[in-house]
Amino acid sequence: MRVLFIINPIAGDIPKDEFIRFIKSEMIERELPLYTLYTTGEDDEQRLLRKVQEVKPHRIISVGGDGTLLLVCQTLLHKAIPIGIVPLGSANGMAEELGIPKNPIEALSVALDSLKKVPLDLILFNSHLYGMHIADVGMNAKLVEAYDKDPGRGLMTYAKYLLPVLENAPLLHFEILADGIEYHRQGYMLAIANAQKYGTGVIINPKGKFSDGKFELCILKDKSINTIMSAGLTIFSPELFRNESMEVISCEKASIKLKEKYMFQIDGEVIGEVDHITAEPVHNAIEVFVPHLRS
Ligand SMILES: Nc1ncnc2c1ncn2[C@@H]1O[C@H](COP(=O)(O)OP(=O)(O)OP(=O)(O)O)[C@@H](O)[C@H]1O
Repeated sequence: MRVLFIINPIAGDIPKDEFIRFIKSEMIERELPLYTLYTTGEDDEQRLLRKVQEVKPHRIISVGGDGTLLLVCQTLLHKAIPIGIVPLGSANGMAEELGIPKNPIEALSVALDSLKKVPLDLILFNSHLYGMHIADVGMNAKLVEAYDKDPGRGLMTYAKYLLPVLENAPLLHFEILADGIEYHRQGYMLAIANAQKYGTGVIINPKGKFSDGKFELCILKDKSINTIMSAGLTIFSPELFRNESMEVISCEKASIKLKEKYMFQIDGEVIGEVDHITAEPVHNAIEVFVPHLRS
């Protein structure tokens, strides 16, 4: 079996040398050749495509956060190469969603040895951008942008921006066309969710399933601190979804127009300001390995 590891050396601000030595020893133990590609943040999709053509792997293992996994997923779209996940980023929402162990050694064992695969939809935004987990326009995207620009990482950096972003968040007007039905809504944020939880484990969207050919529009209608916490805008909240201020619309296709441009993020990557978003699922786009015992 040929296994290609895609390793993001900076993900999560976590030193990876020791873990890479562990990967090498596991591959030697299994008498398998080791193929690796380290991401650089530049031209990674093309580099990955070339590496896949060269190695022709039977499985690919993403070692990093949601951004690294999304890079792997969109590059492998319809290529029938299943993906394993070692969650070593600062946000690991999809791994959390799929029940992948948080411990990287246990996750590696699932990625290398599991035979159980599940299909995963991706979402195509504005006809050219892929997402796999949760994208949003509004407050959370603004928070992601502020966090992204800060050289600091982790909880304190995140917390630094929470209250200012909250205070200044404008009420946005959304004109939504979802499966042919029009909705006019106002809110502080609109999330487009292929799944239930943010990487924090906080449930934003209890209806979410990641391979049903559908996605959910989740409109946050107030910005009190309780609501924000249960919406997942803080990584220190253990709160679960119990939120009357969130409207959820499940659909297969959507177009969202905003009166003014506002910040948009997909799976933790800042896209920039937009005033129009279209979204459609790419059904069963890829397959990922999950633990055997997962129901
Ligand atoms: N060698 C590298 N140097 C700098 N940036 C990189 C490198 N490799 C990948 N990247 C960037 O890392 C990001 C993806 O990181 P990922 O989401 O996997 O981990 P993360 O710890 O959750 O990231 P972040 O904390 O920045 O959101 C992408 O923006 C990508 O361009």
